[in-house]
Amino acid sequence: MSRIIEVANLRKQFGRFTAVDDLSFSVTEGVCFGLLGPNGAGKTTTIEMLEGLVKPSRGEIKLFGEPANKKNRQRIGIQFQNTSLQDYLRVGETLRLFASFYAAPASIEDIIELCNLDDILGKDVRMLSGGQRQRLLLALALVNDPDLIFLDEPTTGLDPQARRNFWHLIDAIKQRGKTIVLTTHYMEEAQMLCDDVAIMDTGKFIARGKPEVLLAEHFKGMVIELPKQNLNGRNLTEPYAENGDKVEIYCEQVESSLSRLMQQQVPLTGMQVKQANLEDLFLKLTGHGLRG
Ligand SMILES: Nc1ncnc2c1ncn2[C@@H]1O[C@H](COP(=O)(O)OP(=O)(O)OP(=O)(O)O)[C@@H](O)[C@H]1O
Repeated sequence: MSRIIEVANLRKQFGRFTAVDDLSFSVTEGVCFGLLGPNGAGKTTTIEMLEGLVKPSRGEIKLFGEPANKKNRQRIGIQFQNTSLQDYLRVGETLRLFASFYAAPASIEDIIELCNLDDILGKDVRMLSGGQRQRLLLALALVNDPDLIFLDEPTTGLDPQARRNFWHLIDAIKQRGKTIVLTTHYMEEAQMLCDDVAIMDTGKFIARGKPEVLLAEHFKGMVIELPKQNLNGRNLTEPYAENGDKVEIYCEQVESSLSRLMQQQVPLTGMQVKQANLEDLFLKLTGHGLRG
C-alpha cells in the first residue's frame, strides 16, 4: 500500500508558542487515521497544515508521494469544524453549487444516497438539525470525489444517536477504499472507526499505532474504576491514576486486586470493572484526563 501522507519534522509556532512540535509520520492508503487528543493538543493545526490552510513554520509534507502542492491538494476533501453555508439555499441546491466549482465532480446522486440526504434535499440549510448539517458537510467534502478526506471533529455536538449514524456513513466511505484523516476528542469514536491512531498532547504524539495493539501494549488486564472519595486518603498498593472525581486502578488480575483493596478496607460502592479503552490510555500516559 502506498503512503498517501508523509510528514517530516512538522512544526507550527504561533509567536513563541509551539502548537505542533516536530511531528514525523505517514498515513497509508485506505486507512482511517485518527488524530486524538484534548482541546488545544494541536490536532486542527496539524490537519490545517496538511490541507494547505496553515503554513508550517518548519518541516515537509508530501501528499500522494509528492511535495504538497495545488495539484495534489485537488485530490483532497475537507469537512471543516465550522463551514458557513449560503442562507436561503436548500440542501440539493447547496450540493449542486459546490459541485459546480469542480471540473469533474462526483455523481451527486451517489453522494445523496451515500450521505442519506434524500429526505432533506428540499430543506433550507438554516433549518437542519445538527446531524443533518454534518451529513451535508460530509457530502460537500465528497463532492470533488477526493481520494483523501479530512474530517475535523465531525461529530462534536451531536447526540449519541446522530453520532452513531454518522459513524455508519464514515464506515461506508472507508469501504470505498478512501483514505480518511479524522480528528476527535471522543476516544470511543476513534476506537470504532480508526485503523491507526496518534494520540496528541501539547503538540506532540504521545502514542501511535493500531488501537488494539496500543491497548494490549499498555494494559495487561482490566481497569477498576472507583469514586475517588472511596480512597479517603489511603495510598493504594496498586498502580492507579486520578481522573476527576474517579480513580482508575490498573490490575493484571481483578480478583487479587479486589482482595487487596478489601484488605485496605477501601469501600467498593460505585465500582466498575472495565476493559481499558483509549481514554484510559491517555490518562495512563499523561496522568490527566482528556476533559481536564
Ligand atoms: N492562529 C492562532 N494563533 C495563536 N494560537 C493559536 C492559533 N491557532 C491555534 N492556536 C493555539 O494552538 C494550540 C493548538 O490548537 P488546535 O486548534 O490545533 O488544537 P486542537 O487539538 O485542534 O483543539 P480543539 O479540539 O479544541 O480543536 C492551542 O493552544 C491554540 O490556542
